Order: sequence, then structure tokens, then C-alpha cells
Amino acid sequence: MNPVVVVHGGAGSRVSQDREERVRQGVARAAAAGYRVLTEGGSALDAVESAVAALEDDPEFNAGCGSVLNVNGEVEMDASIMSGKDLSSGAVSAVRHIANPIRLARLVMEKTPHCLLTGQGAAEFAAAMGVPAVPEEQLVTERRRKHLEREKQKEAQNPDQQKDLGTVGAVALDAKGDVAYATSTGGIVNKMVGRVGDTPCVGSGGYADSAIGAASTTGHGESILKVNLARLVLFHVERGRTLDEAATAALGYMKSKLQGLGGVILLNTAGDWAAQWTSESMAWAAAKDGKLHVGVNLGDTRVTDLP
Ligand SMILES: CC(C)C[C@H](NC(=O)C[C@H](N)C(=O)O)C(=O)O
Repeated sequence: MNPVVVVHGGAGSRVSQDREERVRQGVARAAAAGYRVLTEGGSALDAVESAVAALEDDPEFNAGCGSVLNVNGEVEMDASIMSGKDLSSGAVSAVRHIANPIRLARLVMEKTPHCLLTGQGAAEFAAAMGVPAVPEEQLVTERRRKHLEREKQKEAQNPDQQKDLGTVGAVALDAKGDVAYATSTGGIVNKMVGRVGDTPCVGSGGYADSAIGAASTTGHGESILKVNLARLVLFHVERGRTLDEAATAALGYMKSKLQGLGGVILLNTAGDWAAQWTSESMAWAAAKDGKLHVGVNLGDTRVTDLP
């Protein structure tokens, strides 16, 4: 089986020119990191964790450092991970002071009998696992502080305005034919304290089953939750649709039912992959057969050779 990895860096409004190159390089680096894990014989699970951790460390994206701020100006993050080999999954929600929520989600999967830990319990588990608590200043960027201020001013006038992208995710297929997904986010700017989105919820923020494929989602969390977007797209794949048809059908359903916008990356065990979105743009990158495909705004895909 030839390994494949696809990543996304969120779906939202058009990426401004001054950020575009940084966003492009961020998703390209993450896809290359995940692909390297796979070509060195690593599992799909290791690949999606590495790719997402790289994006969490990149301040351009809405996950880990660079997460959007809640109404109190704090970072509260959600993340989940799943192995398609045996459907094992782990997630954390509303966690604070953690550099890499995706790594904590993997620990929940592997070291507890549970699927999802939240808030204080997740913090106590992190401490017990030796995951260091990082100071708030390490996660909050100046850009996100201004973003929250702008949002608070704008809210009264135009609450439906599309927002900045940046949630991150990855799907991978390894040499053994197993798939996995990982998704991580700071959520939605100006959200209520304690708000949990789609990202830590298996079936909404992502899904992986080596009998079908894997998907990771981004977009309006409340809409994604209501349609179980990741499982919905794989349901269409199970029923024999192509990956592109499945993505169009699932995203189209969410848009027509709820006016919810978002994006999805997916792959199957044959090594086909797709990236689609109904928002203005979605940053994504795919690595397969030594080639790296990268896109940010519609119709600007570039293909290069991987090292
Ligand atoms: C404006 C939106 C579409 C931007 C998008 N947000 C998410 O994906 C948030 C995540 N699904 C949640 O609800 O917690 C992004 O960050 O790329």
C-alpha cells in the first residue's frame, strides 16, 4: 500500500495575501512531516498525530499556540484522534494550558478506558501523565487578541459574518492499509466559556474505519455536530459514492439544512483522497507518491516534489 496523508488548516473566509504564504507553508510542512512518518514505516495514527502537532505549534492556525480566544479572552481547546484499525479513539475538550491537545487526546485513547476527558479532569490527567502545563501567554498571540476585540465590536452589527480559518486536521493511510484521523481547534472566537464544538466528538470532527476510510472536518461546529459530518461523508463512501461525490453530498446537506459552512478532507483504503469546502477557502495539503499538492484559495493548487 502506498502511504497517503492529507491535512487541512481550517475553512473560513478568503486568506489575506500577507498570510497566504505562511499558511501555505504551514500545511505543506505538516503534510511532509506526516508523510515522512509513513515512509519510515510509521502507522497512520503516528502520522496524523505528528502532522496535527506541527500545526498546533504553528501560530498561524487556530489550534494550540494561536488558538482563538473565548469571551473571557482565554484559550480553551478541543481535539480528537481515532485509529481505523480497531475504532479506538481519544479526545479532550475545553482544555487549557496545554501545548499539544492532540497528544493528550492520544493519551486518553491509550491510557484510559474512556473516549473523552474534559476541563479539570483532563488537566489532572495531563499532570498525571507528565504533560507540562504551559502559561497562557505561550498560547495567546497578538493577532488573536485583536481578533477578539474586533469580533466584540462587530457582533452587535453583524453576527453572521464569516470568520477567520485555522482549525487543523489530518487523515492518513499507512503501508499496512490502516487509516486514522486527528483534528484540533481553539473553537470559535468569542465563544461562551465551556462551549464544546464538533472537533472532540467522534463522528463530527472526524472518523476513521479501515473498512471505509478516514475524514477530518472544519467549519461551523454547531452545524457539523447536528449532521455528524465526518460519519455522514463516510456513509456516502460506504454506499459506493466517489470521495468527491461523498464530500459534495455531505457538505451540501449541511448547507441546505442549516446554512452551515465548512470543509472536509478524506481518503479511502485504495489511496484516493479529496479536499472540499463550502466556505470561501480552506487551506489543505496532500502527500502521495512523492508529490505534495497544496491549496489555500479556490483554484490555486500547486504541486511539487517531496524531498
Ligand atoms: C469560521 C469558521 C468556519 C472557522 C473554522 N472553525 C472551526 O473549524 C471551528 C470548529 N469546527 C468548532 O466549531 O469548534 C476554522 O478555525 O478554520
